[in-house]
Amino acid sequence: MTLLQTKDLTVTFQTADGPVNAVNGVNFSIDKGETLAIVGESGSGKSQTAFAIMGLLARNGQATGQALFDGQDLLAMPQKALNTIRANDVAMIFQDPMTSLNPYIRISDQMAEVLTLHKGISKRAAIAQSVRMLDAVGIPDAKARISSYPHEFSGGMRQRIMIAMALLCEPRLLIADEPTTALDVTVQAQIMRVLADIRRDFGTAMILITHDLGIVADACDRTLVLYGGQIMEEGPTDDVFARPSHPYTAGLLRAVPRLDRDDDELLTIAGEPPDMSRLPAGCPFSPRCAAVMPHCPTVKPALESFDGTRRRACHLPIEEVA
Ligand SMILES: Nc1ncnc2c1ncn2[C@@H]1O[C@H](COP(=O)(O)OP(=O)(O)OP(=O)(O)O)[C@@H](O)[C@H]1O
Repeated sequence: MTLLQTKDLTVTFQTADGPVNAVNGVNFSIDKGETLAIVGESGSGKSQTAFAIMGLLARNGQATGQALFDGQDLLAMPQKALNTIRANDVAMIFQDPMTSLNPYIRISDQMAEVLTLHKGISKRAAIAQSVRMLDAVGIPDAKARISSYPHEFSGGMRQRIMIAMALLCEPRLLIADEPTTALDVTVQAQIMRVLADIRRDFGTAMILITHDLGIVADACDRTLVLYGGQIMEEGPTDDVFARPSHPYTAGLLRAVPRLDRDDDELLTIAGEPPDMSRLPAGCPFSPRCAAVMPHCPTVKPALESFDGTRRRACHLPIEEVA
């Protein structure tokens, strides 16, 4: 059932100030048709984890470890084989649709090219399939509007088009990197609904990368919390949200706005995200942790399994304090 599995995934960037350790030994897996959220503050290594899997790291970046897709290591694959998998099996969408859409080319031509190139079908069939996909993501009057240029659509509509384009070749895994961050709240909810529909209708597995825990609760089966490029906690979303085990997860959850609580109670986590070129030898969260113990900065907590379905890396998990 496992579709993707990372083994000891690390990403290091060489910079003039020395190496930046963006991702540090990350192990996770996602099953066919499953939805996994990767959450954490800005700079925690979420995007670089995805870029490493997709072979999209910047030139000064190097990934080690393994990313097994259907058992094949994407990190060790010749470029041509990786291109084939990226064209057919794994797709990625980004925060800003304009990074994927060419402003000078009509949507019809951009979408059709994906299919004529990768599936070898005629342009007429490719356009018909593209219209169907635009329909599926809720573009009104898709048949007429497919001949428009990207700028003729609103931000939310462009994001829908990008999702449609990513799904054209019916990938088995869709990686969505902050897909709603640039949109207002109502449009965010619409895009999340589109992603849920896609999953229901096509059975696509999904990795949702976000700093916004508010959109994760209903959308994802499991949640993985990253900090300093390391997994702090992972488990079924309902369990992680109802009973966070790691103090960092609890802090992230306290910072999510909720209707049933006073805004005064909205607490951000004190302190700054870590400098990824100077991470402590022990727990990366220890400099900001209210429950820090003397050995936390120097001794790295193991990522332990508990409750059968959960994992966490903490010397003093919340449930052991209570
Ligand atoms: N080309 C690069 N050279 C050096 N450091 C880099 C490079 N690209 C990313 N980084 C660093 O890698 C770390 C992880 O970045 P990443 O983009 O994965 O964070 P993120 O959790 O996705 O945050 P955000 O939500 O802000 O994108 C950051 O400290 C970032 O500065």
